[in-house]
Amino acid sequence: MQSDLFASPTENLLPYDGEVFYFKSFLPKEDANRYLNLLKQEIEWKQEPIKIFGKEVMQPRLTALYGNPNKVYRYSGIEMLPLPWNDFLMDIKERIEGIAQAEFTHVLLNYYRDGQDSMGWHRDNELSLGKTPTIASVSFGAVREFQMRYYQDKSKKVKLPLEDGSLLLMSGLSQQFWEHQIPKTSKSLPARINLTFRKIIT
Ligand SMILES: O=C(O)CCC(=O)C(=O)O
Ligand SMILES: [Fe+2]
Repeated sequence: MQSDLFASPTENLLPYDGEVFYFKSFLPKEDANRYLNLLKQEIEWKQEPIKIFGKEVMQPRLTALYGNPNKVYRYSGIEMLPLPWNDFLMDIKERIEGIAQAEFTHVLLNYYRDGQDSMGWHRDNELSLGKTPTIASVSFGAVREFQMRYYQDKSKKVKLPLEDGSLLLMSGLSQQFWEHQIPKTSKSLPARINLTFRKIIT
């Protein structure tokens, strides 16, 4: 992992079975603010239903998918066809590909309108991402706690706040062995937007 160019040199946050690196100040504040406004205004946000144990429920957040055309992405029982890349998403993607030393085909966007919006425990282990996907997660706006727990012993946890303009890189075995979530909070918080860049290989 190349980290010498960045303000916060990074160490693996996972004790075993996977890699997670955190770059607290990945984007300068002005850039992060500019992107947050563009994301709020230019993205086609939707609230989509998902299937949980065969039952359709609304996701507690807004979502969107952008990426290379003509590839359906299956995610939590729903199929999404990506919208085409726009200029600023392409911009962010290229900034991340440099540091991640990886290439991405899609970005999944999540809009947490306030502290009540959330994402439950899951792994990003769809077959279409391969066995050891590199997933790059950039955060904008409100700071929310990101929690990870070991799949086979859910008492083993790693937590960290994801800050405005930060980058979290998950790679190696992390999606096989660790789940993650963004829990609800009763704190009154403004909006947070998170982008996870992925590479669909099949
Ligand atoms: O909002 C976040 O930080 C997490 C998003 C996430 O886990 C996902 O999109 O799969
Ligand atoms: Fe995820």
